[in-house]
Amino acid sequence: MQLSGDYNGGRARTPGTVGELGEFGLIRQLTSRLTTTPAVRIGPGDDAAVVAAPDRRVVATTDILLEGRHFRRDWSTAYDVGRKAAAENLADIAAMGAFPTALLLGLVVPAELPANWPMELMDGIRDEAQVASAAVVGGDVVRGATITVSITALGDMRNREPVTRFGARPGDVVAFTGWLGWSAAGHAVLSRGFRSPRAFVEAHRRPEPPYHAGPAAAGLGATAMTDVSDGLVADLGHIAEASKVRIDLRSADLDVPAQMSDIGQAVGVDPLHWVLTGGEDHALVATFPPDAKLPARWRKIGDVLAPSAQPQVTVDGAAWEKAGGWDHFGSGEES
Ligand SMILES: Nc1ncnc2c1ncn2[C@@H]1O[C@H](COP(=O)(O)OP(=O)(O)OP(=O)(O)O)[C@@H](O)[C@H]1O
Ligand SMILES: Cc1ncc(C[n+]2csc(CCOP(=O)(O)O)c2C)c(N)n1
Ligand SMILES: [Mg+2]
Ligand SMILES: [Mg+2]
Ligand SMILES: [Mg+2]
Repeated sequence: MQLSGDYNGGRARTPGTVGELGEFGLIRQLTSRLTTTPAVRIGPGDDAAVVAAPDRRVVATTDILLEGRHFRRDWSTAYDVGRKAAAENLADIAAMGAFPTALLLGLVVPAELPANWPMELMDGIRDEAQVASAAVVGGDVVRGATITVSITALGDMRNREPVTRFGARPGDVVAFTGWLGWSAAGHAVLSRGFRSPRAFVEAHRRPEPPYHAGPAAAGLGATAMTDVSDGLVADLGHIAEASKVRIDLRSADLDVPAQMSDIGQAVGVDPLHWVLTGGEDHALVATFPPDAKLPARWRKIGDVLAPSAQPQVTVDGAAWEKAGGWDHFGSGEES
């Protein structure tokens, strides 16, 4: 896990409020912070951006972050929110086996918001985009009551075939790379008013999806893939449903780090619950043919089976009784 420390973008704080900057002052300030890549032929400032698409197929995805629902300003800095908003979108591009190229930022902010907040947000988005070799190419700003960060990501297949949710076959193995349950453990810590252990809190604030593993898995024959945004059981449920298969996970293959067990004990939660149902780490989980050599840093965690009367995702052969992950309209603590 990376250490974030306090963010210092190396630039003077932008004084005043968003309202004082005005729409076009805000846009000018935001876009002045951006960097570009060779794929960006026309960046922000025109009616639309123009981005190279060598493959001639554009990969496109969008995800929204809402204050209070996805982040809290007393838990995360604007820079953290920017990193996370970019990460969750870039992870969806990687989960198709594609290479991210560009991001667009839709931003809703109240007029009273200190102008520095959207500046640090933009720095976070820009820096996370750079991790994945992408750039911010445009966006929109609107005044509104609740801070809303809506990102659209574009990507390029570079001649690979997309890895969908519907290609898993009985006999395939299930494997993942990245982090599972760390963000959920960090969220549990923050919810109880603590700020440590730092590694888990940082994982919640700034997930580190394994972007490069997506195209690598595609190149090595992955049959289905997704990023874990809602929870492993829930997201594998989408693969099982789309592929018309059953997936059985082996809990003994799901590492629960000792420190996560300690937090679980302290807050009265079985840490395996975080690993199986915690979202927001954006690990990549994929299915591979039985004879495939798993790429480096992927770990086998289960098997693809023929459909049966059993639930579509089981753990050690049995249903996981609790919710498999986050549901925006579900009930209980996952709502
Ligand atoms: N409002 C919508 N209009 C059209 N398609 C939608 C809408 N919401 C979701 N979808 C589509 O439904 C599919 C599943 O969406 P979902 O948001 O669950 O996926 P995800 O982004 O991978 O997960 P998460 O939002 O947890 O990161 C995606 O293909 C998405 O584009
Ligand atoms: C303040 C606060 N409360 C709760 C959570 C937990 N949370 C919110 S959305 C989500 C799943 C992914 O959402 P989506 O499907 O929209 O990508 C999770 C696990 C949080 N991050 N911040
Ligand atoms: Mg989504
Ligand atoms: Mg997503
Ligand atoms: Mg996804």
